[in-house]
Amino acid sequence: MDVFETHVYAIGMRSRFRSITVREGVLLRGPDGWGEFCPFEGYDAAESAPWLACAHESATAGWPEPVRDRVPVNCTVPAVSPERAHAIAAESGCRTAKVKVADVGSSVAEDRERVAAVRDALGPAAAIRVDANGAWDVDRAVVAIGELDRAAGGLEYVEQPCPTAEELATVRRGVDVRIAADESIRRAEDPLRIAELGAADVAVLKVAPLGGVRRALRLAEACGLPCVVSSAVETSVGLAAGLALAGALPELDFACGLGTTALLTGDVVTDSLTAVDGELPVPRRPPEPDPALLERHAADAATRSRWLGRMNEVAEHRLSG
Ligand SMILES: O=C(O)CCC(=O)c1ccccc1C(=O)O
Ligand SMILES: [Mg+2]
Repeated sequence: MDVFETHVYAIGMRSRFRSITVREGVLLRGPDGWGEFCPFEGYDAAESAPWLACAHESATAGWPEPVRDRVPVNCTVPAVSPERAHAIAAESGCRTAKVKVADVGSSVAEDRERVAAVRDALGPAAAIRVDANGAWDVDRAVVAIGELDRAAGGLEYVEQPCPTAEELATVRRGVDVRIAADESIRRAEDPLRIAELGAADVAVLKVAPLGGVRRALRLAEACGLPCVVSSAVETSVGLAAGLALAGALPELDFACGLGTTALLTGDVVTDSLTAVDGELPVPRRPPEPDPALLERHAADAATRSRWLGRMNEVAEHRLSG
């Protein structure tokens, strides 16, 4: 395996996002630029292998030609109070918001207040989508989606209301709101099943768990659904790969979930890929980290060795697999 220069980072989140308060990962420098390896906690070597393939594509092969040079993005609203949600949406400059709902220990009533606050912040013309990260069963999903759709004054779509593709298909037949699949693509043995089952109206594509820009483009074509590219809350290095995918998709009907540097307290590049007026540029190459920022966000020795161990395990898994 190629030996790359590696930097392990640890960057705080502005609000707890799902269970995460600090985002960590590895930045690696290859002959063609930089890549980022940052599989979520709990992803084993097999599930992390596509993340490394994505980082390698970025660092050694570059990306296909884009068909657009800007991408509209949503602001991402974590499971925060209505006041915080209002401020995040109002300050984002975005015309689409994605609101996290069904968080552990929170009620549908709190979710209703959060989406209503976001509607108030963005006005009637904005698009509001919610993401339940598979937290509901079918019956609770049908009820919650109806309530949130009313509280929001109309939802653009609901992302992953239930865990399985079969449940998504059932919910989809029982509600008037579009269903988007995220975990059912990102963590599935067969990501095309959602299309075969009629389980979703929209496919959410995260470039790292799908193994890079080229593989994600092939999946988009095979599944035949409208796609939304969303981030894994990477630094601007990893985010650039998501933007390359969004830039290369033949069609892009919805805003993408790539406005996530706003969730982090820092970045490793000086010209951070942070949305302006709800849009991000499509970079031709991964951006170069700034040495002083790499230093500022460098993880401690224990975190560094844990991540390099994780990356080696994936590399060995790929060689033996
Ligand atoms: O789509 C977005 O707006 C941001 C990305 C996002 O929500 C996300 C980020 C990290 C892990 C999971 C998810 C998710 O979509 O569930
Ligand atoms: Mg999601």
